Amino acid sequence: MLRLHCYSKQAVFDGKRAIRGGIPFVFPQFGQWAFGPQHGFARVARWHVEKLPERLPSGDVEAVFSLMDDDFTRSMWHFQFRLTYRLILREKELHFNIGVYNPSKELTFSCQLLLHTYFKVPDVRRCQITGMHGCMFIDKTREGTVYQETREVVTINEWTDRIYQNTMQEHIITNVVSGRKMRIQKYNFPDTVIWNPWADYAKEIPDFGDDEFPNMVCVEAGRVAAPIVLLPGTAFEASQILQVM
Ligand SMILES: O=P(O)(O)OC[C@H]1O[C@H](O)[C@H](O)[C@@H](O)[C@@H]1O
Repeated sequence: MLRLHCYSKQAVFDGKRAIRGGIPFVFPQFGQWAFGPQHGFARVARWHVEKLPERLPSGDVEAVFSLMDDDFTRSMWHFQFRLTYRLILREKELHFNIGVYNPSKELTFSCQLLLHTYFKVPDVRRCQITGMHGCMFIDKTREGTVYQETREVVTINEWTDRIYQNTMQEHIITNVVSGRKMRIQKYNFPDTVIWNPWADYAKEIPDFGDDEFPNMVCVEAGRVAAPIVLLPGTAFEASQILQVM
């Protein structure tokens, strides 16, 4: 089995803070948040297992998780909500189906949602990422200045922290595990964040090794530039498929 995802050697699995690696689930806030931790509470909350991993007749393995408002979430965000997260594992694919539901009878909420996927790569300088050509992006390394991407493929040779907007439904990343390609397909996720802390910023992240930045890249599908607005009784659905090519 190929290990696609990257976990820092210094990742802390204490159940108190987000794990540095894997696919942190960003909700209801992307980035800094006045009311709670950066990237919201879903990546530090305890999810409920709706369905333990089970092999389906097709051979796929399915598991379902959920998260609802409770005292912990309401201490930061007073809205009622229900998230469902269905994962399906196939031989070379991983499917992520997400639903956000607003069960309230009166209150509308707005939120951001993003899958903060860490890919393990032999050398980030050799990765090319498609699907951003012509897109506008917010460059968080340059005080949020907005630029347009002119390159057919994005390469990474420095500290990179960009929110690309209205990206293509598909991204291909080259030179991932064992030099293979990875396809990301996304539905209802208009934005793609690309992140690598590079050498200087890596030193400032306590749960990330100083020498680990060449071996990771985050390519994060989400809805962050324009928040999701959910009226009472309505739902939002989005999904992502990761496929080893
Ligand atoms: O350190 P974390 O809270 O996990 O955030 C890691 C990174 O996540 C995203 O990619 C953001 O765009 C970055 O600004 C942030 O540094």
